[in-house]
Amino acid sequence: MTAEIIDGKAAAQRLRERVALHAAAFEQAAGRKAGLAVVLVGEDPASAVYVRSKGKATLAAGMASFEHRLPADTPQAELLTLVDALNADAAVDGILVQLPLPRHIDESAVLLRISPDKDVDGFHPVNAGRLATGLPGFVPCTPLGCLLLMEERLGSVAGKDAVVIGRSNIVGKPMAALLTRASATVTIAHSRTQDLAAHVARADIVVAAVGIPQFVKGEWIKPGATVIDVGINRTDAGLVGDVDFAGAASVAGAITPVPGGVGPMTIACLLRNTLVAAHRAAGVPLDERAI
Ligand SMILES: Nc1nc2c(c(=O)[nH]1)N[C@@H](CN(C=O)c1ccc(C(=O)N[C@@H](CCC(=O)O)C(=O)O)cc1)CN2
Repeated sequence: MTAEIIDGKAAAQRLRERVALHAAAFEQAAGRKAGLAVVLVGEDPASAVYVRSKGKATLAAGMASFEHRLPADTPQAELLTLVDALNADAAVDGILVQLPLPRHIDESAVLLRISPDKDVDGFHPVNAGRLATGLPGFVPCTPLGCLLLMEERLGSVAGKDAVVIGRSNIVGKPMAALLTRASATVTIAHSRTQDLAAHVARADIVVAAVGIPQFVKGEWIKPGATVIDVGINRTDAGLVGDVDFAGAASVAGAITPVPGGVGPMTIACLLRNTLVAAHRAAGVPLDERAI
């Protein structure tokens, strides 16, 4: 079997177009644009690229972009003061502080300071709790993007056996919560899971978010499974995912490539979350399932 290659770039483009349509309607209804503030501390080159892409994508979707670039030695208190100002700014619907932060800054103190209702990254514990308990909130962009890709291919994940490899707060845990909410049967695996191959072999859906290049072997995959590779590992051989792509693609029903799979969905879902935040803040109704 040769797997269908899931085109994350194309799916992200379609989502961005839907967001743009709704953003225009929001502007009409609310008399202002939806707004996203992105904060970058330091000069990490990859982070600078992501922040630039977020700004461009926000403007292209017809929303307002507020970019804040602070030097690497910015004191934590100064960053918290900026977050407070953005929390209080009515033109800002969504706030994102680009990670990773410089080592002298306590990441969780910063994420906790963002108002949960503007937390379009979905990293605040209040939003993690809302997701876990089925309340409306914000879902982290990468796992949301993964679920949208799965649903495009499978229609629904209900009743499917899913294995999520990785238990980070940003991907693994919210991914498992989202799949559970969507009625999949979910196993969370990690570095200490015994006989990971046996778990993967039973899975209709495999999400690899472990951060180890080509960790998931092709021979583990169940024939016809949907394989979602969240890994972005820079190696001497170039950019590779957490899955042995060639091996898995010869067995799976569908697989996301790296690059061009999950990654592009992250920024598209950020735009979607910002649009949702704007509607909630302005009290403009929105069918959130339609975007
Ligand atoms: N506050 C946040 N910080 C970070 C997040 C996040 O969601 N919120 N995620 C990552 C970085 N990131 C967005 O910020 C991001 C990473 C990768 C991609 C992407 O499209 N990747 C491409 C490959 C790009 C390359 O060649 O390097 C792909 O997979 O096709 C988009 C966004 C950490 N920080």
